[in-house]
Parts: sequence; structure tokens; C-alpha cells
Amino acid sequence: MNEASRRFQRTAVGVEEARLRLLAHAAPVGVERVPLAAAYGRLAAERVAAADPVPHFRRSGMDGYAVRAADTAGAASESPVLLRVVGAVACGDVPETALAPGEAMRVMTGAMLPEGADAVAMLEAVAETTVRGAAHVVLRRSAAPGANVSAIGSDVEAGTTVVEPGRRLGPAEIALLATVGRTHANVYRKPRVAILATGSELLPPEAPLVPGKIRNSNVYMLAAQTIAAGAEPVPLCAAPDDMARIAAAVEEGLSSCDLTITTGGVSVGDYDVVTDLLHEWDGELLFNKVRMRPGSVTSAGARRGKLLLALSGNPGACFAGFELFARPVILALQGDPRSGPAAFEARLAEAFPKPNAYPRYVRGRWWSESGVLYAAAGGGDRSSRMLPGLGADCFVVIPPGGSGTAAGTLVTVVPLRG
Ligand SMILES: Nc1nc2c(c(=O)[nH]1)N[C@H]1C(S)=C(S)[C@@H](COP(=O)(O)OP(=O)(O)OC[C@H]3O[C@@H](n4cnc5c(N)ncnc54)[C@H](O)[C@@H]3O)O[C@H]1N2
Ligand code: MOO
Ligand SMILES: [Mg+2]
Repeated sequence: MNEASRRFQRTAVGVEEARLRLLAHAAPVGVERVPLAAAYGRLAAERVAAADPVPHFRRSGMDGYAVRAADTAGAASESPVLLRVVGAVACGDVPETALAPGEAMRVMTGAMLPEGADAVAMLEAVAETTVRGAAHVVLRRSAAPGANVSAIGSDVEAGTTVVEPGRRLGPAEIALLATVGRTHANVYRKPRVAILATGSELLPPEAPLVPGKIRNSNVYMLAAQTIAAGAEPVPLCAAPDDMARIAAAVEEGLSSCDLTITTGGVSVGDYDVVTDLLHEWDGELLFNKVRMRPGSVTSAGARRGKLLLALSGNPGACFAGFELFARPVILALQGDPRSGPAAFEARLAEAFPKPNAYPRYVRGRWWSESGVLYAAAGGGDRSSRMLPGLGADCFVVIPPGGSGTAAGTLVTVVPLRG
């Protein structure tokens, strides 16, 4: 097929549309049970509710004295209230007696309150004294009912959902799972992602440089991005630009992994074999061009419930294609209900002089200054370059059209994670 016919058959879809077409084929993978200590960063595959309220007993919020609030009514400097100390409760202990009128019990933060007590006076708010050999406390301020007391269920009511399917397990979720008595979490297993670098010019990193050839960096970049997205990379041997070799490797990926990603050979050139492969694809062709730069040649197909995502070979375009398409797919394979990366608006710190036919996802940085968000798009960003990726923490989305974008323009920023 010649270049012109390849170009002719390509119909560009928007980034959102391309993503939705992919996500329609990204059903969650299976579930596995992992110990809580290994659950960090995984996506929950179940709803977990608290069987018991938290706390499940009335608990002191301060080191001090449990009192009956009614006893302290009217306490002031000129009319102090004297209460008899009838015992002490340490954390983990159960009070031996109930609190009768006129009594106080020494309690520490987290200790169970005795029956009859409904407030805690802080140590700093009482004076300890002895009356006829018995310990007493003097209060010069009243304690309101409920003061410094954590009521039953005041943190988590019984029945509250603490984790939902698709929720990423972070420190807060893991702490709550432990609190509700779980030792393990049911999470989606890590999707396996086959990564196939294509190109007769590719050398392994250890190979000495020879004219015309370059070292294969995309496979390592994609493996790192795959891990950051919570999946397991399965790098396949790099394939030269040969249809049979690439087709065989793609088959291997589709049959053994949940998602198959190729890089390179997807443009209109003579040896762009992935383009040919998708042209003859016997599954569903989801798209073969996206309205974006870099990576407009990004293409995708689905077959028997598996996705093939064909990313550009240019490192910058390959990186962007992964973040905008592979990452949301990998998250959806783990039950994440979100349909794309988060984004926010910021002011462009410097003019971006280059006009674009499509939105341009430029690797850049964002920051906040006096409460205003700014973003800087690297002017020297080219999809063939790798250096602009160093230190980049976002894509700055330069809108299409016009003669460039002026400094101060509000632009969309897509933060990069991991
Ligand atoms: N006539 C046209 N030529 C090109 C067009 C176009 O529209 N018309 N688009 C250009 C753009 S934009 C891009 S992006 C690239 C896309 O190229 P491919 O996806 O076909 O990728 P390759 O041709 O295989 O390689 C491109 C470039 O990237 C290097 N590469 C490839 N694989 C790796 C790897 N694993 N690690 C590091 N670098 C890699 C490769 O050597 C090439 O330099 O097409 C433009 N051309
Ligand atoms: O799609 Mo190429 O990188 O778009 O520059
Ligand atoms: Mg090419």
C-alpha cells in the first residue's frame, strides 16, 4: 500500500472519543486476595462495610477526669466544684464501677468511660487535692455534656461503607480495613501488559552504537509507565519491521496478556508495518488517527475482548499515547470507574509560538504562585526528543488553531503521576 492510500483511509477522532472507544473494551480483570501489608496502591474489588461502630465504646478524647456534666454546672472561680476521685482507667481497661453523683474518675485519652460519666475535664482544667486523706479534684469551669467524649460510632457508624470497588487502597483505606477487622483485601489482579517495540533500527541498551541504529528506549519507558499505572509489564522481544514477525508477536501478546501495546511503525512510511497489520486486522478497528499532537498516528483495535494499542515510535508521542490511552485502560481493567486523567486549568507562563492543527500535549511543569496556577510548556518539545521528559510533571494542552498561544492564556493541564 502506498503512502497516499494509507493517509486517505485514516479518519481522526478526538482524544476523548478515542479513549471512550478503548474503555468500552476494558472490562475488569479477575480478583485476588492480598494481605493488607501488600495492598497499598491496589484497586479494591469489593465493598467493605464496618460491622461495628468506631469507636465501639464511649472513649475519652483527653487525659483528664471523667465527670457527670450535671455535677459541674455553675462551676466557676468563685464557685468551684469539688468531686471525689474514685479510681482510674488506663487505655484498654474497663472501669470497675459506675460514676455516682459527686464523683470523678481519672481517665487517659482513648480509655473507656465509666457508666454515668458524660464529660471529661482535661487535666489542665482541674486542680488535684486531698480532702481528709481522699483524692479530690476541683473544677473552676463547667463541663458540657459530651465534652471531650468520643461517642459510640462518632467516627464510623456501623454499616458505613469504608471501601468501594474500584477505589485505590491508600493509607486511609488500609487503616479502615484493619479497623473493621480485615487482614486481607480483595483487589483486582494486576493486568498483564505486553509491550512490543518494533523497528529494524533497534538495539538493546548494552549494544555498542553502530551507524543507523539506536537503542530501544521505548520498551523501558513503557514498562515503567505500566508499573506506575499498577500493572505488570511483559516485554516481548523487539521485532524488526517485518509483518510476519510483528503479527506473531502481537498474537502472543493478545493471547497471554490483558492489553497489548506496540510502539513504532504506525505512520505512513514504507516500513510502518503496524499500520499494515491494523489495515488487515480481523477484529474491530477502534481508530487509526487521533486529533492530537504528538501521537496523531496512535491506533487501536479490539479482538475477542482484548485490546491492541499501537503507539507511535517517536518517544515523546509514545509517552503521551500511553498516558492518555493506556493508563486509563489499565485503570479500567482494575475496575477504576473514572474515564480519563484528571485535569485543571492554569495560566500559560510563556507564549507558545507554534500554531497547531490539533491540541498539542506538551511535556511541562506546573506550579502555584500567590494563589494562581501557572504552567510552562517546554518550547523545545519535539516528539522525537527525550530530554523534554526530564522533570516534566504534566502535559500542558496547547489548544489548536490560531498563530500560537499567548502567555497568560488559560490552558488545560493534565498532571502526570508516578
Ligand atoms: N510522511 C509522513 N511522515 C511522518 C508523519 C506523517 O504524518 N507523514 N508523521 C510523523 C510523526 S508526527 C510521527 S510521531 C512519526 C510516527 O512514526 P511511527 O509511529 O511510524 O514510528 P517509527 O517510524 O517506527 O519511528 C519513529 C521514530 O521513533 C524512533 N523509535 C521507534 N521505536 C523506538 C524505540 N523503541 N525506542 C526509541 N526510539 C524509537 C525511530 O527510530 C524513529 O526515529 O512519523 C513521522 N513521520
Ligand atoms: O505524532 Mo508525531 O509525534 O505526532 O509528532
Ligand atoms: Mg514510521
